Amino acid sequence: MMVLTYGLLTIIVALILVYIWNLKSCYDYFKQRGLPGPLPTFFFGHYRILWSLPNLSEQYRRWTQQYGSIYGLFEGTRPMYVVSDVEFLHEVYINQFALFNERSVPFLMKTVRGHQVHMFGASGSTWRRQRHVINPTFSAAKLKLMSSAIYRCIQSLVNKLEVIQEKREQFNIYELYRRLTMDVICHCAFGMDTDMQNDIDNAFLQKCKLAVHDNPERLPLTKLGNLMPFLIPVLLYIMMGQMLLGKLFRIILPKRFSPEIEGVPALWILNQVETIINARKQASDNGKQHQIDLLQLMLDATMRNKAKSNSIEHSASNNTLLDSKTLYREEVGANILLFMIAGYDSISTALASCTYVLATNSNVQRKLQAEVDEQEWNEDGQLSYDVVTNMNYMDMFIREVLRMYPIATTATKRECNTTTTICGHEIQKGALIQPDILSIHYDHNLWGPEDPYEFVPERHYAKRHLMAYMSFGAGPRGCLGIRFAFMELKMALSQLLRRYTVLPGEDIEKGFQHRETFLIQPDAVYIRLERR
Ligand code: HEM
Repeated sequence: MMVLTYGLLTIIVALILVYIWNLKSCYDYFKQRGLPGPLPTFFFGHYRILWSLPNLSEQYRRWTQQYGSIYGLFEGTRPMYVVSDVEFLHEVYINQFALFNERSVPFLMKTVRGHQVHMFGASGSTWRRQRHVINPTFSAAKLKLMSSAIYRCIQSLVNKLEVIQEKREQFNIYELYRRLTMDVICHCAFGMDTDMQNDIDNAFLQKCKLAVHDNPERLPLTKLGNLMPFLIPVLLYIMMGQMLLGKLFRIILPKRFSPEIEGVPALWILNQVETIINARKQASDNGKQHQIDLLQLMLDATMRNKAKSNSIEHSASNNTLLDSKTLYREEVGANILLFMIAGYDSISTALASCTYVLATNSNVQRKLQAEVDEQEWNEDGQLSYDVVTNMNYMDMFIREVLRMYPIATTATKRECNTTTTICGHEIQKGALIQPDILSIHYDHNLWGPEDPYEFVPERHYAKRHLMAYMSFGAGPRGCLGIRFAFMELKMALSQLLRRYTVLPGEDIEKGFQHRETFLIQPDAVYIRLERR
């Protein structure tokens, strides 16, 4: 018995020693390559500091000032290159895209996402197929068809502003922008006739607000899975157990006792989308045509290509289907959820930053108003899609706002799928590349001769390095919604500037403090409006 106990103890101690030795040797990765970086702590690497920061991107920028344009961090044991060298990034995002075509998602998510994957999280042939099928959904012709729905939503914002402006007090316009962008995405994604400006308790708005704050990277189970990948099978069971328990409680407890067990907001949205898809299918079986929206365009792609099964499992096990131009039912739902979150949070944040700049930069505002005034407005007070897309100064204005206040910097992280060499650096399979976008966007060599800390839209006239501007990512995996975003931003800003001059509120600087969860967002944008 004693022998057995000692034997067991020896094995456990040996395993722990191997684990510790393995951890220590992981941390030599950058040292062996002669790359600098802050010292990692045992077990956590740099996770502890990365998790505790209110604004991660700002810290990357500070470290770049200290360690240079390529330095190393560890996400747990995974090496991560933080890079502001644009030649290096050009190799990663363009020349060697095939080796870096995956976005980095946490280990745990990689294991559980199988059934309902959207384009943002998809990898390999699944991503290629989805991107190929969904790309035409965002073509100029399709966006043109959606522009009148967007205009209706903006009109509702304008009506609200009319009332607020009368009070002549400062107000936080960011909150109204959130309602606008939710209205727009509900109209454009699945033709819902919402009015979020007046229906502020709308369930979609509330759930989306919660969903965007659920950063999966910050979930305790994800963190543990990242730190100890060998625990993932166990963590997976725990996660499934949690979800089952949640479901059980929702069934057995009356709603008033269990409002907080409503479930994960993203799952709630997915269920709603599923109901809408079923209704659409029924309508189309009965020969009814539906209006053009993102959901219908994706469903059409699904139908057109005759998906052979309702299940994604089927596609995963059937390689011949993976190459076809098909979207599967679960993928349609997952992508609609993605568009809702992307369309809601990123565009409202961009509008908020634009408005901050308008309020604090009267020269730029005057130039924009002049451009807005000289356009050909139709008698309904609308600008056509073509007119909107050709507003050059507005275009440069938005680009400059997003250069100075980029929103989704960590979304651009890439994972290396095959060991390779970039600009003389050997990058091992599994290593991560995180561009330091703030350092790039404020680099005098890339953005001069004007001071990059000054707001100068005209600097976008000049041709810059392809990697100098990364607000929408770069390369074949860059943002799919960029045209949609520009259309909505320009339509909303022209309506605002046609009627009003934006003035700063007393608390404008206090409110414009940035925090980063998944996106970098200000707390508030306090302004006043003066009728023109
Ligand atoms: C101002 C608004 C927006 C900003 C700043 C923004 C920014 C970004 C960024 C930085 C990425 C990562 C790109 C990369 O890794 O290279 C991304 C990806 C993506 N965005 Fe956007 N986005 C915006 C609006 C939208 C909208 C409105 C939609 C759709 C309705 C959208 C859909 C997507 C999708 C589907 C991807 C993943 C593309 C892929 O993996 O192939 N985005 N976005």
